Amino acid sequence: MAVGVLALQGSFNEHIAALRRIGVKGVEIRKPEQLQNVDALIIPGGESTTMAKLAEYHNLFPALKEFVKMGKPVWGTCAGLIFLANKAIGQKEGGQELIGGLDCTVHRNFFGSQIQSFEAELPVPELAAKEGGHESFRGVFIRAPAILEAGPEVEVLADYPVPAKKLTDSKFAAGNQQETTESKGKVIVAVRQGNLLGTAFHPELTADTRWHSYFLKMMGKSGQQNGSKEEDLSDNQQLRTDLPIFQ
Ligand SMILES: NC(=O)CC[C@H](N)C(=O)O
Repeated sequence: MAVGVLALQGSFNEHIAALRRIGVKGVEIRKPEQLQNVDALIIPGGESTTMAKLAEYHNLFPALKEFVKMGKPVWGTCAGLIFLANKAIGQKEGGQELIGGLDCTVHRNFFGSQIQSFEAELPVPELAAKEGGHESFRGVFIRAPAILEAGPEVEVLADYPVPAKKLTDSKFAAGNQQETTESKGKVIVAVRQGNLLGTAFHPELTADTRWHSYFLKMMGKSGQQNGSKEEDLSDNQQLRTDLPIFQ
């Protein structure tokens, strides 16, 4: 079993390292034909506009869209979540191409710019139930997007409280003034829709591999392959938001 990691830009190395810690091989994907050799795909965080330009340059969009249509498991983190959304707002002029498939509207920079990046403890009951351990998860939000609306097929795994005004302004920008559950002052930050998983934060920048294990279970396999053990991490590997890729 091999998990592809889109390796055009952003935190692909960190995803590959997290997969390695649970004994799974991560394969760098840069060309359309490489998708044929993997059973699932992770689209990392980074900068979605740049990633879209590179994906277009390498003619990856048709193969990526096909991969999603075939029902193979795909997980988008942060910029990857934007890529997977059917609709994104707050894009640069002219917009950017998306893979789509995830029935939701994502605000590209909902939480603001780089200096508004933050960490928060998020309750994720589904993760606790499936992966055990703590009820909550440390979410690392870097210039993070948020999901403003999600379709009926979408299961919300985590949300985050925000001031109602911020939400109203964003929805107005999206051309949508309808009353929805989010208008009570919450945005969605983790979702699942069938074989698609989306997180607005970066599990690959923490030592916690539960999201990676959760994703692997979506492939019908356990994260522990060949009896391999999770590696210990030294303190300075626990969290790496200092990476130049996010600047
Ligand atoms: N850390 C991230 O992946 C940030 C994503 C960024 N908001 C974008 O538009 O691409």
